Amino acid sequence: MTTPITFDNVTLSYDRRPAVHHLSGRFAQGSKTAIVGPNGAGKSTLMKALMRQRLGVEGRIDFGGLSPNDFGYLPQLAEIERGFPMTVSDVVVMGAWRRIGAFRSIGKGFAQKVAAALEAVGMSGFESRMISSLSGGQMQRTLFARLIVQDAQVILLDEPFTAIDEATTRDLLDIIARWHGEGRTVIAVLHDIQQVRAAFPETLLIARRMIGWGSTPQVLTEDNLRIARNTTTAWMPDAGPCEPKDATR
Ligand SMILES: Nc1ncnc2c1ncn2[C@@H]1O[C@H](COP(=O)(O)OP(=O)(O)OP(=O)(O)O)[C@@H](O)[C@H]1O
Repeated sequence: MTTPITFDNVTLSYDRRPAVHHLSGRFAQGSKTAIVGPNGAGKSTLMKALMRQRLGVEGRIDFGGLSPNDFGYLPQLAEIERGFPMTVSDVVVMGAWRRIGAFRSIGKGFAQKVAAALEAVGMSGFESRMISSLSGGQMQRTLFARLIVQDAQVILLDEPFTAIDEATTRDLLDIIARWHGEGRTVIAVLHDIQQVRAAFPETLLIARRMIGWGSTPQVLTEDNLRIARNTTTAWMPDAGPCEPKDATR
């Protein structure tokens, strides 16, 4: 069974001010898509829509029968509160709370799963470390371990490699490749165009509206990238609500 996530003329707004206009297209099941665009293009907003967070949504998003529990989400590192008194293990275990329930005990099999996830991201031995003492790269590895434990069908990554060094990026790209190989759908907001060309077969290029969505070589052309740059810089941040007559590209 294939269950794409389909956008049909979707406009996403904050307080009726559109951040993404009239988006139509689909994420095929098992696809590996980069979302690319300049600052303020609407990339994180799109991730929030996929996470069904509170936003104005016009048009239709068809999740193809997937429930919110089928989605795993890695927010931008800067958005994560690191001051909580939590250990690396606590963070990884949280990946499964939806399935095990908040107060049920954690069995031996699950403890093995956590250990295996930490090993996969190179964080064995860090189980008892407080997250406040981790480097940015170690924190990101820990959050990837949480996603491994979460075992979601769709994995959303918002700028997973910002402020992450090359070696860690390589390791985490390997984990993303593994998820893709397992048939999961991976959607990642990325800024490094070379990295997208090397590792992501599909790209959605947005600049408040869709500039291109499809195979990466066809979408990431110099022309499209120039259009994307010019579109967002020309955008009026205090523009009013979007009218239906604007409903084409
Ligand atoms: N909570 C919010 N309330 C109001 N406007 C918002 C909110 N979050 C984002 N916006 C606006 O929506 C637009 C798109 O923002 P978004 O964060 O989706 O862009 P982005 O492509 O992820 O940018 P960046 O690359 O800088 O992270 C911007 O104009 C931003 O100011």
